[in-house]
Amino acid sequence: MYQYHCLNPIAEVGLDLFTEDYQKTEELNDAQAVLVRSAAMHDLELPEGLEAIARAGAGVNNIPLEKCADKGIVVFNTPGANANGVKELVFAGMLLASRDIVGGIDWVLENKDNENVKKDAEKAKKAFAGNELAGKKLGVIGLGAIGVRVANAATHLGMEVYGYDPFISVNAAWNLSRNVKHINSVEEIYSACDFITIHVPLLDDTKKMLNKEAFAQMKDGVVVLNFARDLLVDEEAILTAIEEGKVKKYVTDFPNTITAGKKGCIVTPHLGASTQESEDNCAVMAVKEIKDYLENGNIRNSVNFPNCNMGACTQAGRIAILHKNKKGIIGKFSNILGDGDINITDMTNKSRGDYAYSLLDLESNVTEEIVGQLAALDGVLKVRVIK
Ligand SMILES: NC(=O)C1=CN([C@@H]2O[C@H](COP(=O)(O)OP(=O)(O)OC[C@H]3O[C@@H](n4cnc5c(N)ncnc54)[C@H](O)[C@@H]3O)[C@@H](O)[C@H]2O)C=CC1
Ligand SMILES: O=C(O)CCC(=O)C(=O)O
Repeated sequence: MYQYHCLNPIAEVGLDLFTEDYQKTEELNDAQAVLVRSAAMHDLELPEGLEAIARAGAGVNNIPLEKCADKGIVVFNTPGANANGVKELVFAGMLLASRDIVGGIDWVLENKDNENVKKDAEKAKKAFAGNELAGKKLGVIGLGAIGVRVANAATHLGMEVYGYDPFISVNAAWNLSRNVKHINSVEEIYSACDFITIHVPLLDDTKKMLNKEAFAQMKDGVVVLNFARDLLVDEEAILTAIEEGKVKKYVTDFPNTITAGKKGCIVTPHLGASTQESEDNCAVMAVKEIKDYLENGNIRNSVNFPNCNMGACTQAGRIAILHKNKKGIIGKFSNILGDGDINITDMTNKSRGDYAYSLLDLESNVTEEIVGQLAALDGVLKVRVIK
């Protein structure tokens, strides 16, 4: 019986995929698997028995990836599963920044008891007039699951779209409309675009990527949209840029004490992925990833270990070894198993940076003694007996 713990509410349609071999626990300490959305995990004590964490979403900056890897805990995310939800909200953000929709709605609310509301609205509306998106230049920084969808959809609204991503994946490049202009230098986006939207992960080298120097290169009256993470933008600097008239609006999905209620800031409470569809997609993908890992040892969409797929085990035994990416270590596994009179019938070894994963199908079952010998090897982080 496996136990799983949810650090945030996870859609039932996903949790329903857990069979009778799984039980939900309210105690993190009892869990072999954790499902999480945005809960901060950096300061959590991770239980010894924890095997896997699935982030039902894209961003994993709330999870200590290296600490998990060192403990042999595989962390997954659900790439693309909430991308459409975010894409749609980005367009809402562009429209809110271009037209005073909120001001107009507020006016109607203030005039709800005015019997001349119908007639007065025709006079009042000029205060809420705005601009159209068609014909404007949109710069998309980061052409992953969300950025590609935003870029492609914007071309259908008649926008001229510039895309920048020095690390674009082959898959994303295939999906990108050929009407999107591929830009090699982000400075060209800064200087050319009326709207700039950022869709990159929060990493050490993307932190405060949009800063004073970047704003200085932008067009006067630019709209900046941030549905990725607040720390990607130097928000003190953007408030100054708003004061100076450089930035017209800053649309962000990440409320904090810097931007909440500030002039020129349109702030939503991290709503990008808060749609039934995105929540369902993420939960289903996250649960499938956890089950395949716990039951078969297969790794799909991990962010700290390599992917590895050997299907379901048809041999007598299967073990998974999570280890450091070290010279000669695989030979040592083979020696220990050979000395224990166990034949390896199939095996996959994959590495990702400093970490590696070996999945071995065996002609007979391993003993506790052999598992102990493997686990004691220098560089081995964890040994799991799957079958
Ligand atoms: N507001 C919300 O509710 C949500 C926010 N997000 C945020 O959006 C981010 C992006 O999500 P996805 O598109 O699904 O991720 P993704 O991993 O599919 O795409 C990220 C893209 O950024 C690119 N990139 C990385 N560093 C870059 C750089 N320095 N310059 C330009 N491009 C760079 C990568 O090559 C990749 O193509 C997530 O990391 C997360 O922080 C994601 C989902 C929901
Ligand atoms: O789960 C959520 O609502 C947050 C989604 C998000 O920020 C992400 O997937 O990176």
